[in-house]
Amino acid sequence: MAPFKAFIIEQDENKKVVSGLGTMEASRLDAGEVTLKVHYSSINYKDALAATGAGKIIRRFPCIGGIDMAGEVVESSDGRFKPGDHVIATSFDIGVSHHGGYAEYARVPADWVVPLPDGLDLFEAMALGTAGFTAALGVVRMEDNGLAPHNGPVIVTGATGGVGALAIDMLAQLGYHVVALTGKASETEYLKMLGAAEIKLRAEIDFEKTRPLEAAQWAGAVDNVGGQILHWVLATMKQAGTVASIGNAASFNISTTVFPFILRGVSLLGVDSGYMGFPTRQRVWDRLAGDLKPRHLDAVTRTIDLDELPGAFDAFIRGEVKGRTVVRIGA
Ligand SMILES: CCC(=O)SCCNC(=O)CCNC(=O)[C@H](O)C(C)(C)COP(=O)(O)OP(=O)(O)OC[C@H]1O[C@@H](n2cnc3c(N)ncnc32)[C@H](O)[C@@H]1OP(=O)(O)O
Ligand SMILES: NC(=O)c1ccc[n+]([C@@H]2O[C@H](COP(=O)([O-])OP(=O)(O)OC[C@H]3O[C@@H](n4cnc5c(N)ncnc54)[C@H](O)[C@@H]3O)[C@@H](O)[C@H]2O)c1
Repeated sequence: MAPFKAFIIEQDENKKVVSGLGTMEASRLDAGEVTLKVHYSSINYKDALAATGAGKIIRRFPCIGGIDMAGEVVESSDGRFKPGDHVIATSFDIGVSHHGGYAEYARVPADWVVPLPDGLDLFEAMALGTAGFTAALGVVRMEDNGLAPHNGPVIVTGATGGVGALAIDMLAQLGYHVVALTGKASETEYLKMLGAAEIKLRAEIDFEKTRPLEAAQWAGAVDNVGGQILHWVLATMKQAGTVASIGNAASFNISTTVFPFILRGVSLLGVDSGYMGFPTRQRVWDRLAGDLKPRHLDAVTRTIDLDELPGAFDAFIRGEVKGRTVVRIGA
């Protein structure tokens, strides 16, 4: 295999993260049974933290970025996969301590690879990517803990982001009354188009003044932001409500009380897309290709080429990005 183009994240002599497009020798691919020609990758918040150094994501330098990839198998020493198969590889150490999807080629352990489910093409798989997988995993975790549409409304925080937008779309089509919490008044129509029945603006709520318990409103919650907003979400949950804790876009701290848990039986469910193993991983992807497949995937997705990638990350860190970004590589 000839040297190939890749987005490489390194540390300089002062341990500062530096990243950019470069060329990688095929001999430097990491170990694994399955080699892919990458057709598409995507940008998640975590990719932006990794590429800019804003978060402590990369665990082995240099590392090709990109926690998501979808493409075609070109070599496989594992009986589950053969050349020509269309596959998805996300999560585990990909784009963290194992070269990731922002490259023309990638090699990964077969245990990290999911066959592309019927009902999705490679582009759609990356329009979903880790964001869609995580939103769906959050829904599955809440359903497994008793959430159903007749229990009451479900609130989604960080609503205009990748996980948020896809969670709204999925929950709405399952019949939930979805409430979108956003700081962006200008995106009200967009959020309604995705299926939000109500929009709540962050400016309307004084999160700093949240009491240990507030009037109970939500049967379920998908929280992408953490911090004071998660404290408020917990305090406003209905009896036996379920909260999927997904993100830290606002803060990784939470300061809260035990009252939602001991007086309302609220469950705070951890959602870790990274190391969720099989068969749940396959079950979630199969649902993403079926009843959870968002109806507005095209409307929430923009596509950029690999050459545009270096300039794309800062907007994620500033919280200015809407929906999903697919990176076209070898398609
Ligand atoms: C798609 C998924 C997502 O988007 S999740 C959101 C993106 N992730 C983040 O923002 C987390 C970034 N990580 C950090 O900020 C730091 O590693 C945190 C968690 C604060 C800990 O920092 P610090 O106190 O400096 O310690 P450290 O990095 O040496 O780690 C301490 C022990 O924890 C472990 N750890 C770290 N990161 C992970 C991880 N992602 N998954 C599982 N374990 C993790 C480290 O290996 C370390 O353990 P050990 O001491 O080596 O045994
Ligand atoms: N647990 C997991 O396995 C997992 C998987 C994927 C994403 N995540 C996390 O979920 C979060 C969302 O990921 P994404 O890919 O959708 O990111 P994104 O950048 O597409 O969306 C982030 C959203 O949060 C909002 N936001 C940013 N800063 C904020 C602030 N200070 N207060 C309130 N809202 C703010 C943004 O406006 C945007 O709507 C991130 O924290 C990410 O790390 C976790």
